[in-house]
Amino acid sequence: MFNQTPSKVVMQDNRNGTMLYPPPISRDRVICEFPKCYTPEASLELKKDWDIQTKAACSDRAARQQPWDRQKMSKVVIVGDLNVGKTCLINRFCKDVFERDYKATIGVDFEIERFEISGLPFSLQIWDTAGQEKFKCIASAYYRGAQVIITVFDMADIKSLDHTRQWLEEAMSENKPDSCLIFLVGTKNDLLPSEERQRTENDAIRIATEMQAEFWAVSAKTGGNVQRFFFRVAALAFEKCILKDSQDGATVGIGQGVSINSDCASLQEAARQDMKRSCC
Ligand SMILES: Nc1nc2c(ncn2[C@@H]2O[C@H](COP(=O)(O)OP(=O)(O)OP(=O)(O)O)[C@@H](O)[C@H]2O)c(=O)[nH]1
Repeated sequence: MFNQTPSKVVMQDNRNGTMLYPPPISRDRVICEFPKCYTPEASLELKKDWDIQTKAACSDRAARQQPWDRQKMSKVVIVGDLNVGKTCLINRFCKDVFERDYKATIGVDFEIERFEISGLPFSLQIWDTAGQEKFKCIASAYYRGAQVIITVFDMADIKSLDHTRQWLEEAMSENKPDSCLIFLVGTKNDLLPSEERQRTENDAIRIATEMQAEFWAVSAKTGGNVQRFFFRVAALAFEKCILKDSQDGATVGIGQGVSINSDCASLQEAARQDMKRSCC
């Protein structure tokens, strides 16, 4: 249930309570150009470059030198039916592995992925929730405070696409309207012949438009579109943080500590406390 790779996150030294610094951000997590959408027919952003405010924040020297515990982080919650491939999607991106055998997620789990976006550090705290009905009440306790909601369906199981509306409704019931970026992701696209894939994508695009979500089709098995998808999530979440800071009246750098619920230290602490409570 509590499955973190220690090298990826900032750790606390238990002996004297001092904070240790995380290792440098890996080269394959550096995002320079604004990532493109999967299809303009169901996209949250059609623009091809960063906002002016983002560019200004990225060139701010002070923001680049923020201590790690004031760096920005967004909470991402992944929901969807059991067996659609949520865990595999996360594992393909975070660990570059693919597990053929199904192991149900019990409750929740999370990973932290660190990025460098146009010179600034930024992290995603990615929550994997259980699709099984019997674990739903545990998982739903973690929907609150999400900046991104990813609703996942299996491209080879059309019923799971129908259920995404319900999943989104439940996740949004714990969050303020319009507070989250929403993505609709079809997994296992390796399983479909191209004609059928196109039909399913058209259905998904229709539903994504209703949900005001951005649509992506991916395969955790082949890795197809997985990195591109998470880069897009990171870029849009990052821009949202920057815009929020400037709307809240902060100076144009990020990491001024105004968005308390999305800075690195407080999110990690909240996650640790939540996990502790659910284990007791
Ligand atoms: N062919 C193919 N199989 C996949 C893909 N992604 C996941 N699977 C398979 O689908 C099954 C379920 O994957 P999981 O990631 O465990 O599903 P989940 O949505 O996390 O399930 P819960 O934890 O019960 O909510 C596993 O047997 C995976 O091997 C994919 O992209 N292609």
